[in-house]
Amino acid sequence: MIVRRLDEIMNGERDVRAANGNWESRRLILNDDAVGFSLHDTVIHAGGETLLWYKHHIEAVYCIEGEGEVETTADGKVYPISAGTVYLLNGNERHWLRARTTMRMVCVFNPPVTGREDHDADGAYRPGAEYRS
Ligand SMILES: CC(=O)NCC[C@H](N)C(=O)O
Repeated sequence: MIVRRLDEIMNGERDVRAANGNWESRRLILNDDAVGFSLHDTVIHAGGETLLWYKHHIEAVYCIEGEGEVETTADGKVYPISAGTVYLLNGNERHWLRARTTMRMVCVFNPPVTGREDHDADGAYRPGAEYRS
């Protein structure tokens, strides 16, 4: 069994701040834990708007604090987000994420993120080298 605490992760290697300043991702479980997913406690800063397109990952995002919206670019649909909302990008949807207030999100990635990934110009993370047992 692995046990970690958020307060041990903060400000260390597993605490990743986006180059654009829009979010901070505290990576609780990563690829090298070899369980097939990664688990992040992510803070999206108020007022931020980010274009994301996880071409190589499925992401589930569960909001536990704050308010904002997600817009899928293919159809322009806008979905409000508040504490208790989960959205699942099960179709690699390109989307805008907007934070009206600071939002705290629990994010799960499959395949797992490997370390300190930040988004590329398209809003994706690189495919990575998933641990295989
Ligand atoms: C919700 C979302 O995708 N935010 C960007 C950061 C990402 N969730 C991460 O934790 O790496």
